[in-house]
Amino acid sequence: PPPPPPPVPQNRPPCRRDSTDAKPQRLHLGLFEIGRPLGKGKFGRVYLVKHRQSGFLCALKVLEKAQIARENAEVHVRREIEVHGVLRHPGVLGFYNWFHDSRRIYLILEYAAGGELYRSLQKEGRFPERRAAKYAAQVAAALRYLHSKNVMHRDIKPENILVGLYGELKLADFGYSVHSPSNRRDTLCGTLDYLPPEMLAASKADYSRAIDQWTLGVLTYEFLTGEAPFEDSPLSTKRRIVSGDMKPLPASVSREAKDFVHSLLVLDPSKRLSFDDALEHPWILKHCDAE
Ligand SMILES: CCc1cccc(CC)c1NC(=O)n1cc2c(c1)/C(=N\C(=O)c1ccc(N3CCN(C)CC3)cc1)N=N2
Repeated sequence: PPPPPPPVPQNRPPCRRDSTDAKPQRLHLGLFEIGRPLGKGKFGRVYLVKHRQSGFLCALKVLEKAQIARENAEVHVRREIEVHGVLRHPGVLGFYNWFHDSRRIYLILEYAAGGELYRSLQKEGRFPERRAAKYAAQVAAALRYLHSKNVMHRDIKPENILVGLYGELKLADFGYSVHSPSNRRDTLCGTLDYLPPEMLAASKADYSRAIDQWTLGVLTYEFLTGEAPFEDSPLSTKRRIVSGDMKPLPASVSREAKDFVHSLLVLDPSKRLSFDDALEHPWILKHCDAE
């Protein structure tokens, strides 16, 4: 089971949509003191900001409307707001509110003080099994929550996972997410590494939920080795994925860890480990019980 969520800061985010203040105030940039830039993406940058009135720290994601239009990404941004906006879970980056002006869209998000997970993975190469197991449990719990809300993330990778103040993981960037059942055949973009075989195959059956189970397997493999299991030249990556021929895990990896990953990277989507079973797997219990 994932670690207990961190204590909720006394001063709850003031700009959250449903905060109990009497009259919901119009949100605008002047309400925030802009701090250091935290990162940048295709449509804009994210800044550490302080809500002047409450002193509450948030992350302000600033998206340029012109850039969104140039990339034809209105749907992507709309999904990020619609889907992310209804989620509330310790393993999902908080989405407090949003507003826009003539040139930009502003998303008021939870500040994840630990930064981007992929940078830690890059810096450390790979994670010790105890840490990999804790992370896998947190992602499994967050994905189980998403699926309980009929949401599939569909773009889980270290680049889209942030680290909170207490070292806990937070799924972020819901631009590719959908409420399932979805029109499955929409764009297959982004890296092939994380796509499960059924998304590359021509099958019509809709295993939308099992996609995130496969991705949890890829993610855990990457925590343990620092590489994606099917990483290769693009052509053979596709061939490797559809034949389920993943690169072997190093001998140093424990039998339980191998069993956990192999139970998720199963070609037949109906046979993949469910998130409930993943959270009860011996490898997870071994590392997550003893705090
Ligand atoms: C616009 C940027 C973007 C594009 C696409 C996808 C995503 C989600 C990952 C994002 N980021 C995003 O939405 N983000 C929402 C966020 C957010 C990013 C964030 N924190 C950080 O990015 C961050 C980075 C480095 C950091 N330090 C690095 C150095 N260390 C020594 C101390 C800690 C501490 C925090 N908090 N909420």
